[in-house]
Amino acid sequence: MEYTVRAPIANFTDLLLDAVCMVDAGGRFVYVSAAGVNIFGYTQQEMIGMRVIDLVAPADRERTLAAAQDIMNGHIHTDFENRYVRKDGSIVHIMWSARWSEADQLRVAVARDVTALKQAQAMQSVLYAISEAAHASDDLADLFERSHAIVHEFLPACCFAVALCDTAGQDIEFAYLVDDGAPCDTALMPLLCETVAQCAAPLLLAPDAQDGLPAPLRAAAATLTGGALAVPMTTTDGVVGVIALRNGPDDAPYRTQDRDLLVFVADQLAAAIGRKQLHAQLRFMALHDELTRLPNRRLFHDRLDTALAHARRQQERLSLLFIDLNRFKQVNDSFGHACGDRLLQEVARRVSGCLRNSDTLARLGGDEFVVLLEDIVLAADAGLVLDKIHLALAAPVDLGDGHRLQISVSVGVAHYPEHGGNREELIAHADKAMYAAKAAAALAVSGAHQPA
Ligand SMILES: Nc1nc2c(ncn2[C@@H]2O[C@H](COP(=O)(O)OP(=O)(O)OP(=O)(O)O)[C@@H](O)[C@H]2O)c(=O)[nH]1
Repeated sequence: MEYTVRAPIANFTDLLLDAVCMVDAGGRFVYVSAAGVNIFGYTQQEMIGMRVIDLVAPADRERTLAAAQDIMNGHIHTDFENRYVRKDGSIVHIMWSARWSEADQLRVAVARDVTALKQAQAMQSVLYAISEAAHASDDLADLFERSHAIVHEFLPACCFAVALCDTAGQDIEFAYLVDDGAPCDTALMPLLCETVAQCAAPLLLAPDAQDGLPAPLRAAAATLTGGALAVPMTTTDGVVGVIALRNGPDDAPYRTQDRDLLVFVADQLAAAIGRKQLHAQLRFMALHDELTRLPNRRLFHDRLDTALAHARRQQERLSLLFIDLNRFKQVNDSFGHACGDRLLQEVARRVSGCLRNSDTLARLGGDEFVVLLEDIVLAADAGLVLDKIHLALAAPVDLGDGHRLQISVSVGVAHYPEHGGNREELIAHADKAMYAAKAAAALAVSGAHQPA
């Protein structure tokens, strides 16, 4: 059977932005209006006689054949969607409105290109999924992994990396890195992230667009077979990290929309990192002394309870050293509060230097410090630590403003299990011993002032 379309109708249909298609009972195009050239990428002449199904994306073929049959059975479809492979290999999303013309023995259909709409919807769902993940995830490692999976749906990447900057914003370290791509210079991703962290702006690299890059990055980027895209993660404290992607030579090049998407992802991750840092900061402040940054009374009690439980289970020993500065009030009164603060910081620094990592030095308040010694074999071992502390504090302290001061401390010692089986008993014993030592020291000083 021969079909002819009269010129006035063709003129009219060629003005439509949607493509009008006519397909015979055997599934071959017999007519395609001018818009079909843009939509399918073939000329009108090329399409005539082609089997429609051959242009349909393989994954959509089965349901397309079923829909075609349904139309030929007399049902009208007005919102059927499927994907076609254009002549250049790209995918086009099409929404169809179609019916069967019994008189003409033709499927008459109008094809609308909804690719841009589909991409916008996909982008929207990526944005939604990322913001949901950023708010739901408690753990940054988990958030980075989920972000990778979400972004991967939309942006092809053989390499996905999240680098975090140190607090000074100088060094970067990869907190998440998955690289399944073709080998390239191993320095590329670190250099890319460093550059983006320093300039605090997104960077899009393509094999033929590397002008203006710093020389080391340009050299590393010369090994790039596809594209690379990196954007900074910024909080109110500045750049806290960088997200970087790299794709292969067969992937579509990264576009500005891809960069905008990654900027949104980076903002969400930066907010999550900021929240995490604030949480860690608040937790640190709740458990540490602001002046010396040592554990405070609350954290000390917690550590002592844990250490006692362990010592009881393992039948081990532990010791407490209560340290109180002598006549500290006079330092404040004579040299000012700022000098007093510096003295407390210096005492904290010197005593810390006498201890092992497993020991705890805490500031209980004012001029009172306490040392918790774990892994003590003999009570005499605590005496050795105490000697080191006395020695460390014996050198005069430079308080600035030309003030140098010789200080002394009074120390009370309590051993587990001899002096108590629980926290309260041990603290009470060490406290009492410290006051006894202070009283003895005061007596010695006043004795020294007695005439011989
Ligand atoms: N500079 C400074 N002073 C503090 C701080 N906290 C407490 N103080 C002061 O530390 C002093 C402690 O006074 P006391 O408990 O009488 O101690 P002391 O003068 O060493 O007396 P003795 O222990 O009997 O020798 C008080 O003057 C407090 O105001 C602080 O964070 N910085």
